[in-house]
Amino acid sequence: MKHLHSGKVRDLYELPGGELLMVARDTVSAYDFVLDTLIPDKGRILTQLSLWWFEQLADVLPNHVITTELPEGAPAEWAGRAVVVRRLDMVPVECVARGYLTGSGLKDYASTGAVCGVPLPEGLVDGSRLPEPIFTPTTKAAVGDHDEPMTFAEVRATVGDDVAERLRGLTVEVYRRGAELAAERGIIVADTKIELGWSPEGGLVLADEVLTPDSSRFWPADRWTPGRSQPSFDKQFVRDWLVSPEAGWDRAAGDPPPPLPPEIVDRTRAKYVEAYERLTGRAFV
Ligand SMILES: Nc1ncnc(-c2cnn(Cc3cccc(F)c3)c2)c1Cl
Repeated sequence: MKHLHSGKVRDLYELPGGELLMVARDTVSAYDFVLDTLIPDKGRILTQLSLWWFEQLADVLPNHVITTELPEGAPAEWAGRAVVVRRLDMVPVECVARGYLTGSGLKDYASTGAVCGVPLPEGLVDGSRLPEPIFTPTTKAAVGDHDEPMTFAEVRATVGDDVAERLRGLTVEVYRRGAELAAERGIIVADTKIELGWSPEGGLVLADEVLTPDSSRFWPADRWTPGRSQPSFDKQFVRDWLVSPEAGWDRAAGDPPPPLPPEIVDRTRAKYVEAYERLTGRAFV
């Protein structure tokens, strides 16, 4: 199969029949670095979680999944973390919805009082819950570049008024469904990024991965404290260890992060298993 693209934690291949193969790796990224240390089963856990969300969202919109059967010629070690998907004509907008204010959205708000041109109430702080989830699209920046926020007018100019409305509606609906279900299970989904593409029949189809801790910010609900940066459900052990004296990492020098100790790897794997089992109600095997 032909290698098309490598992301921080995923790879994309083209199959002889024209379909694509998305492969999730066991890598984790922190502080904008892809760490050398693998988290065993992370790729499988997040792939299975995304497949479960595709099922939950089937009444909202169709998705690009064809099969999880490994195609001819794929290494056996990819089993469970590789998905054959329909090739779509991808919408050139990163479709992001936010229910909470943090990260680049908070920066946008701090300097403009709005996020992607959407005005917000005064006095919001890091981690504040928004009155309603908002659509905060960005450009699809080239590799190594940062996505830029887009106003709704810019989305309209890019894809037309009707499609812009549909992107907003679908993105916020996917977010609401995910955030609602996760909140019942003690996980805050602060924001999420989805990718949409056009099917040959001309409908919008949910692509990529959906509502995973890699495409969304997952926070433990019982630790939510607006006014400071919230702990990540899955990445906090990694982040804290990397900046601890024990790691001896000179981050300011731009050095690559050191390898993670086994205990941090194990605790991080356990958080991915926990997120999967709490959300899906299924045991991870
Ligand atoms: N169904 C589709 N049709 C056309 N294009 C895509 C597509 C292109 N790029 N990406 C992002 C990505 C997904 C995985 C691994 C990566 F390295 C990058 C997704 C998809 Cl999912």
